[in-house]
Amino acid sequence: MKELLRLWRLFRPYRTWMILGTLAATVTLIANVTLMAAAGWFLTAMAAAGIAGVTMNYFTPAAIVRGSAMIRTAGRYGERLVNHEATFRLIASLRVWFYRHLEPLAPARLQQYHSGDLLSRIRSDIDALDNLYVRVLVPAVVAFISITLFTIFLYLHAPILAATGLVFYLLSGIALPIWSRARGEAPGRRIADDESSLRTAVIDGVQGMAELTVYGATERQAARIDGLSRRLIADQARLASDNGLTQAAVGVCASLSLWVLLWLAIPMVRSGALGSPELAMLALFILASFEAVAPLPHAFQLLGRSLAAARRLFGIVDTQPAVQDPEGPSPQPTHFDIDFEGVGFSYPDAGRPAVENIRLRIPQGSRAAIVGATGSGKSTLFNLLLRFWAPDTGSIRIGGHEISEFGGDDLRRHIAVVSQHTYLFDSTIRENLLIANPEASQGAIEQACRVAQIHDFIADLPEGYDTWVGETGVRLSGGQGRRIAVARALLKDAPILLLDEPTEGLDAETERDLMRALDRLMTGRTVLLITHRPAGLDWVDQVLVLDRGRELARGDVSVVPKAMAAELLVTAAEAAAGPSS
Ligand SMILES: Nc1ncnc2c1ncn2[C@@H]1O[C@H](COP(=O)(O)OP(=O)(O)OP(=O)(O)O)[C@@H](O)[C@H]1O
Repeated sequence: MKELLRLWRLFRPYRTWMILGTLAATVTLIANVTLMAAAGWFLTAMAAAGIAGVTMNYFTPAAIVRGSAMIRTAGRYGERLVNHEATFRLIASLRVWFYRHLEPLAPARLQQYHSGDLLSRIRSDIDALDNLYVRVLVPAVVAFISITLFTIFLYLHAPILAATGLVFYLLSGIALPIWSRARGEAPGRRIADDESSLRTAVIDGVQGMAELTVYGATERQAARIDGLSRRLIADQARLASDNGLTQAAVGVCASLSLWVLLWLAIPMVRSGALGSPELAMLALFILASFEAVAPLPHAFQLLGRSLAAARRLFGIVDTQPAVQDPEGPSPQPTHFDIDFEGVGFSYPDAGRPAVENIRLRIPQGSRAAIVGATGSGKSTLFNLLLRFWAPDTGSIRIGGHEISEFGGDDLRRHIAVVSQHTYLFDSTIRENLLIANPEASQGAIEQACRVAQIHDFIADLPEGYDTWVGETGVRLSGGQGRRIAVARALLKDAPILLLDEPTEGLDAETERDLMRALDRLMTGRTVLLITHRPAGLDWVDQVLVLDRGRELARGDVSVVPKAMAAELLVTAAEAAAGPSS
């Protein structure tokens, strides 16, 4: 219920569209029932007049029949038009709403979700919400309005007929939907979860195909996908079979109501309380009127699924970002030195702090490196500097301003990153470069690529800068991807540069070329490099060596070999002492 109220608030901007759509659906339904009833009355009255040899005014009933047919057709068209418009607007706004809440959660709070799961929420769960409007809310309101009117209409002919209609309407419009909802709740929830797991498993299977093939695990992955999809199909089949059953039951209710109505009304005709044309009219009327309640069992079955989808979406939307933006405007630093002062941080649910009491001052325009073995906390310091997480203790300042005083986007405007994991979007080289600066001219792009030493390669491609790089940049080598990252950083032209093992995994020659490109990029910028390799650090002004999140040594590059050797000795001693240490 709580979810329904929240959803209703989200749907509120589209209220006018929804009211119009519901009105159009109601008018269409009533026109259809009127058409059937009026046609029944008209045919019988004409037949009776023919037998009796009397004349009758057939203009008015013929006009009602024609008018109803026309309203029904126009109403159906209008209803589809308005409800589709409302649905598309609703989906678009729900997707934007969800994305707006998702964005501040990246990357810290989203690490527990698989991209397939998020995709599932953006697609299937939001689609399930649009079902809520068009397949649940509209039919429910239309049924409520029309059943009230139909019951009044029957009452005007005979209260007992109204009572008969009401019993069968309630049976089909309330009892069957409640049964259908109770049966559909668990499979509906499972379908939402399984669709997400299936999507995740398929994405993993496709993206990890090379690993799965090498380790002979494709069969296992296929079996997992098969198992999930069987469960999904079983639940969908159960819902479909329940749906078929309830539709049949609505049909039975409609036929029973007809029989009971005839049983009650024929004596009234005999006694003269009811004319024979009215009998035909009421018989066709009651049959046609069940169109109002027929969609309800399915609607209530979908309700379980829509609410499960809403819960999954609200689960993400209600997550608090790891870092909140401050209320006021961000400071405008005039210089860009970086200060880490006693910085400590633990990831949620982590056993030990990722970093402890880190101190590092990088004057503007100078270059510093943080060196340490894997897991020593280097990337954590980057994450803290980029405000993806907030430190538990100590402070980080840029140009003398606490970074907590900056809005996340404002802070990151001053920082460019080149990392070993450059993400390339499935788009052209040009689009991938423009991400750093959408305003950049072709001349600026080419200039950046020349400095990054990738222009000649791009210019030689048949489609040049319009070459498609493929999903995650599969059509470029690691070194080429890294140079694109350097060109991006040049285009961004930020005063602070973070380098995350930019030459990792490259051969010696490519590494040398890339270092030349990086050297141009670093000139005049405040640079912080993280690396686990002590080699090739001659160009930095200072080094901080980390070990398991703590400072091991600091100074110029000469401290690194000694510190690393000491660390190796400690590790060896720990290993010799056994696992208890
Ligand atoms: N998102 C996270 N959630 C929980 N723990 C994390 C997370 N990221 C890192 N850690 C933990 O924090 C510690 C420091 O990790 P960090 O990634 O900063 O190390 P690193 O020095 O950058 O390692 P590498 O060189 O392998 O990238 C490790 O023990 C790691 O397991």
